[in-house]
Amino acid sequence: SDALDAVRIREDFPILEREINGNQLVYLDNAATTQTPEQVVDAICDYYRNYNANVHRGIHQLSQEASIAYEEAHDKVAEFIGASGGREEMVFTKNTTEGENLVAYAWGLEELGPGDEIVLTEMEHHASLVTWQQLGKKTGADVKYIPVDEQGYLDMDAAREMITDDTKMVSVVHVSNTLGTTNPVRELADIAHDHDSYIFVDGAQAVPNRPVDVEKIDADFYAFSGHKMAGPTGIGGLYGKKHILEEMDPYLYGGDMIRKVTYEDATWEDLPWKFEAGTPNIAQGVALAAAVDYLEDIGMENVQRHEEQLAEYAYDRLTEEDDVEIYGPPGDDRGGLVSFNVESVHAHDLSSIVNDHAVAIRAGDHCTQPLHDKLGVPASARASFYIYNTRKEVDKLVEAVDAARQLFAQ
Ligand SMILES: Cc1ncc(COP(=O)(O)O)c(CN[C@@H]2CONC2=O)c1O
Repeated sequence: SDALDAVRIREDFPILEREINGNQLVYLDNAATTQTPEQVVDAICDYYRNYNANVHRGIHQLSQEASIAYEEAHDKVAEFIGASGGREEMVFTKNTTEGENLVAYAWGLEELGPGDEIVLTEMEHHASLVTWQQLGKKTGADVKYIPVDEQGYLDMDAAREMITDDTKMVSVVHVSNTLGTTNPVRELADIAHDHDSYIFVDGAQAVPNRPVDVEKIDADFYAFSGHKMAGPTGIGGLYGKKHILEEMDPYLYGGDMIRKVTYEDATWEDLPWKFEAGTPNIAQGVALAAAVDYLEDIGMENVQRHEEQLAEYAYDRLTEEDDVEIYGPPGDDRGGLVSFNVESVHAHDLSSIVNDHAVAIRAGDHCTQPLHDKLGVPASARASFYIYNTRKEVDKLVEAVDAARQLFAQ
C-alpha cells in the first residue's frame, strides 16, 4: 500500500518465508497474534545473553542494568499510548485478560455491591465479558449489555439510557476482534463520567493497529497485549489513571510489591510495582519496548491505513461472490480484519481447506460466543491483517476460499 512498504518489512520476519503444503505461508491470523520481527527477537536474546538478572535494583551491575531496562520499558510503553504519568500509570501484565482481571479483583471486588451496575457491550471479548459477568455474580452487581445493531455498530441511544447513576463500571472494546467495529470510546467515557462511573477500554485490537491516546479517550483503564503488536507473548500493559491506581489495593501479594513487612502487616511499593508481584517477565518487558520502537519507526497512522486498505480490499474481493456473508461495518469503515462465512461451507472446514493452500486464518467464535449466538452462526472465519501483509496475499485468500467453495459445491 502507499502507507508502508510491506515487502521491505517482510525482510524482518523470516517466518513468512515458510512453506506450508508446498506453498509459501500466507499469514492472516494477526488478530490472534502477530509475528515477531528480528529486532524484537534480538532484544530478548540480548537480555538473556548479556544482562540477565533479577530486577528491582539488586546491588550488582547486572541487576542494575536489568532493572533500568525493565523500568524504562514501562516509560516507553506509557508514552506510546499517551500516558503522561509514565511508568506510574503503566502496569505490565501477562496480557489483556490479566489487565481486565486485575481491575475486576483489585477494584471491582472491593467497590461493587448489590444495586451497582456494570455496563458491557454485546461485542465484548470473553476477557472482558466473562470477567465482569462473574464479578457481577460475586458482588451482586447487575450486568447490562449495550446492543449491537445489524451493521455491527453500538446502539448509542441505548448506551445513553443504560448508563445511569447506578453504573460504576463501563467496560468496552475499542476495536472489535470479530466485527472490526471501532467504538466511540471517548463518547462512552464522557457518558460514563457524567454518571461518576469508571470506563475500562479493551485495546487489544487497537494499540497494535492505530495511534492510541488514552488521555484523549479519557479512559480510566486501558488494556492491551504485547503479542498482538509484534511483541512477545507473556507481556501486556494495563494503563490506569494515577489517582485511581493509587487508591487501589493490590490483589497479588509477594516480593517486589511491598515496601515494609512485619509479622503484623505490610505496606506497598510505589506505582506501578505495587501491582507487579514476584519476578516479572523481564525479557518480555524489555522486548515490548523494542516492539514499540519497531512500530513507531513505521508510524501508527501508516499501520492503520495499510491494514484498513487491506481489509477493504478483502471485503470487496470476498463479496464479489454472493454466497459470502461478512459481519460488521462496511469495508471502508472497519479495522484490519474481516469475519465472514461462505454458504454451504462451515467455517472450520473453510479454514482447514485454506490451510491446505498455506493460508492461515482463524475459524471459531473468536472468544465472542454471545455475539455469534446473536449473529445466529456457530462460528465464523476471520482474516486479519498486519504490516507485512500484501494485496497479493488477499488474492491468495480469495483463491483458497474459492477452492473450498468448489469442493463443497459439488
Ligand atoms: C478484543 C480482544 N480483547 C481481549 C483479548 C485477549 O487478549 P490476550 O489473549 O492477549 O489476553 C483479545 C485476543 N484476541 C483473540 C485471541 O485469539 N483470537 C482473538 O481474536 C481480543 O481480540
